Amino acid sequence: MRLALDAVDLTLSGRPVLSGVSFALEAGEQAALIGPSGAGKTSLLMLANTVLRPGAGRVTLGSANPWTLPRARLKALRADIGTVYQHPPLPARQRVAQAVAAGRLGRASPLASLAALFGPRDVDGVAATLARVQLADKLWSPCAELSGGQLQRVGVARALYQAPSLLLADEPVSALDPRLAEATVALLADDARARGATLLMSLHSVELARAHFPRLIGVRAGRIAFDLPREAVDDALLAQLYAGDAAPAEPGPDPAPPLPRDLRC
Ligand SMILES: Nc1ncnc2c1ncn2[C@@H]1O[C@H](COP(=O)(O)OP(=O)(O)OP(=O)(O)O)[C@@H](O)[C@H]1O
Repeated sequence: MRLALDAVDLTLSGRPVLSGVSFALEAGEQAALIGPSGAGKTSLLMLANTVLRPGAGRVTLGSANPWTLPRARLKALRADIGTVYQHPPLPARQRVAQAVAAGRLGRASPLASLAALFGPRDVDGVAATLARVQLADKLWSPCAELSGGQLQRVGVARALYQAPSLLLADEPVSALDPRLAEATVALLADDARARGATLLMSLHSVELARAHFPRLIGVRAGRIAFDLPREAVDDALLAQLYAGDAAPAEPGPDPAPPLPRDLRC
């Protein structure tokens, strides 16, 4: 799915968060978003998945402006967009199998959604997806019994199981050790490539971004600082991007507030 932002502004709680943001990813393209903490990366991803609506400018998904679509078409569009959240909004008592199976609920009929409350029908498919993130043994565990890194991988498995045409990932490996972080970013990039899906991922690790993405989009203070092939992103550009901030951190545990209730599964 093509994703384009044209001259997008976003204001939250009366505060300008993004200004004049423009870029496009063609269907099947992959790019990493990098930039200092608070630059606007999460906000930009939430515009792309239609959780947030721009104050000015236009977001285009495929060939549609999501905000002018009738409700049924907007629902179908959203079902084809996957988001991996930094802190997956998973109810503590929900079992991992259900959390992963919920990735496809957006496409399910109301009856099938209701039936899913009693457990996933496609247990084999869910188990196979969990094996891809090395969590096969957690199939029936309640989410409350998982570590932060394991929860992050459940969020990844859910997006893999959904198999969307546009995959957005917001620091999806921030709680993983370096070996798992590397493997998980590679898994998401390989999966998207194999399916011809578009992938936009925010990362604090410039090293991971450079290793896995052909294109890097730098965000600073709510604006696009650069949008370049990885070979063109040199140390001087990175120093400017992160100037005045701590050096870009490598993945590590990072507790943060949960998402609003209406984003929970
Ligand atoms: N609901 C909100 N109301 C007001 N300001 C907000 C709100 N949500 C985010 N912001 C502000 O918007 C700016 C961008 O936040 P955002 O989470 O998009 O940044 P980020 O680049 O993803 O940061 P990080 O790397 O730390 O996750 C920050 O200054 C933040 O304080």
